[in-house]
Amino acid sequence: MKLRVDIRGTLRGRERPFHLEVAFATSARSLVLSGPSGAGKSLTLRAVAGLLRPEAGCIQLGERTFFDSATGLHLPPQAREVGHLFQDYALFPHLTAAENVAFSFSRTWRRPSRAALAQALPWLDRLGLGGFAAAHPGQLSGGQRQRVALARALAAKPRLLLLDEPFSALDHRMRDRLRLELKDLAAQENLPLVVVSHDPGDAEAFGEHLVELEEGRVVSEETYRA
Ligand SMILES: Nc1ncnc2c1ncn2[C@@H]1O[C@H](COP(=O)(O)OP(=O)(O)OP(=O)(O)O)[C@@H](O)[C@H]1O
Repeated sequence: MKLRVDIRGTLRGRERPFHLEVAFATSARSLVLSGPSGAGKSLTLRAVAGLLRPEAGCIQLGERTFFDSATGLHLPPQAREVGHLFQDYALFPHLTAAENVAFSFSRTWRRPSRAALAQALPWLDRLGLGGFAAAHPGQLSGGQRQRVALARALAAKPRLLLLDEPFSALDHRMRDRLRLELKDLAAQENLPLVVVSHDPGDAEAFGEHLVELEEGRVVSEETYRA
């Protein structure tokens, strides 16, 4: 991937303002954003996804420009074709595993069609969840829920996948397993990853390029494999 992020902005909350001024560029297939709590990792991810509009700067993936304050360009999230996997999985609790994945193919808020469900099943199979298509999130373990969320993110065929502390709610063994599975799937799909994490295991697995943030700024950047 060729990802270039160079963004600035100030968020004014109830307490002191938070200044974000983050710049990095990489050609690695996976990048890990690390740093202490409140460093600006999630905000950076949200800016890449298009959920937060920086005040200035630019964001580019390959030949595509997502954001450029000089020209006023700010592509909406859906036009960026960027997948997002959250820490809490963000599954719909009232939908089955298959319906949750099928939502990737749906453009409406209606329950997914039969055709969308049929498209979802191979993704559940790939994630080892073929037998759980009719289960609701509440009937699944944490690792299984995370797999459903991963299947849903991959099924949308994103050009880039953003993961925010993706395995933090899982135990060590499940974390190691899912890391390997994600690495394999990302390689098969030729899908670049940006992983926000302060877990050294994630840095080891996905840190071809490592960017460390502190108080809204890059304090170190290292490339292990470009
Ligand atoms: N909508 C907002 N308005 C104002 N301030 C915000 C907003 N969202 C986040 N912040 C502030 O920006 C700072 C960075 O937040 P961010 O969520 O990016 O941190 P993080 O590095 O992801 O931390 P963590 O590891 O705890 O998730 C925090 O101080 C937070 O309070």
